[in-house]
Amino acid sequence: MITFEGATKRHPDGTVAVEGLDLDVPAGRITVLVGPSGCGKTTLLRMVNRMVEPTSGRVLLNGEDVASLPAARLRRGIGYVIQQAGLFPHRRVLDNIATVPRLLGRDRRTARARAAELLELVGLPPETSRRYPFQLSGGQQQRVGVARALAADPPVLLMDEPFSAVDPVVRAGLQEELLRLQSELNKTVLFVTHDIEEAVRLGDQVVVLREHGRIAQCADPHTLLTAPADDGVAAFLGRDRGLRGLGLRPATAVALLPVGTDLHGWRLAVDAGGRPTAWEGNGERRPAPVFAPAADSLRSALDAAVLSPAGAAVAVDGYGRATGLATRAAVLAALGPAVPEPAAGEHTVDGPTVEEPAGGR
Ligand SMILES: Nc1ncnc2c1ncn2[C@@H]1O[C@H](COP(=O)(O)OP(=O)(O)OP(=O)(O)O)[C@@H](O)[C@H]1O
Repeated sequence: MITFEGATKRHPDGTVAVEGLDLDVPAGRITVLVGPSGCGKTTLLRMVNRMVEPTSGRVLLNGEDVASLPAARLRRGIGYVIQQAGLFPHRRVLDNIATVPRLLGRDRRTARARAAELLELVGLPPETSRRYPFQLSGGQQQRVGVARALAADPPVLLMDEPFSAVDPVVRAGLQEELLRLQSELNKTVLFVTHDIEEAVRLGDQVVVLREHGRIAQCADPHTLLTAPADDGVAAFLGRDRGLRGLGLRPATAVALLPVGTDLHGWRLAVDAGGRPTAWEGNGERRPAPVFAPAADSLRSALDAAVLSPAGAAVAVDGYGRATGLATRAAVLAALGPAVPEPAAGEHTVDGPTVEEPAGGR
């Protein structure tokens, strides 16, 4: 666990980068710092590994003030990933990753063997190990950067806009990879981004910052999207908050109809293995959009139901076999109790109701 207690950084020129920040970063989870340029995100991150020393306040790592720990020892327990990966240009990929284990005193063979394992862990083919960084794509370089940060098996990982220099498709892949790695490794991750989409995708806890490192809101992504603290946070979150929030909710609770159900003249055709092939009916054959209740979100289920000619998404298991049909109504029902419709006669057509002043007449 990392704790910021009244952390403040004033630069000699009088600039206040961060003022009096109190924050708990829970162990084994991903905490994302997000906010506009210059709000103090990088400063906060670097306070943890003492690349920046607070002018007042302190940062605790598992209850110990980081200022009391020798910087070199502290940094051995903290992986650090930055934008553009920050690899050594003149060293091959494998040696880039093996650098820290070598510094920790491992012999060359052990360090390289560990580096090869890490290369595989971050999803890079073995042949990349002998290349130099300039021979890799931006996304591959970022993967090497993550592998290098993991090389000493540090309990804490600091990530400063690690994926911002790559295109959106590669970026989505890297985000996916980080979530997969985290589900295996359970590191304490402090991740900086200025991209709110990335923040809600990756964070267990999202900290929205304003200038001088002031916290506008600290919450889990679902709470952030559905209950922003104020208009400023809502504006920062942008449009379609409700729909994006559905992307964070699992589709496990959607009630399913049997696969053979006839829906407005449409029936699902499946192959010999039980996998859906098409919707058939009304003299037509149309694609059958699917979702996996165990892995996908309510947003994916709703999307598949909206695209289906039968008005229902096909639920599939891990082998792609159809397990049931989710109508649009069933997906909406899984959102929870609806706000009651106004009863007949309660509709107002000429503007909002004006309440009687209290205590009047
Ligand atoms: N050495 C320095 N001297 C004076 N001011 C500094 C120094 N380093 C950073 N700052 C200022 O401190 C503030 C916070 O900087 P920081 O890099 O932490 O912001 P950030 O939120 O990470 O920004 P970005 O998203 O643009 O990277 C900024 O106003 C910056 O100009």
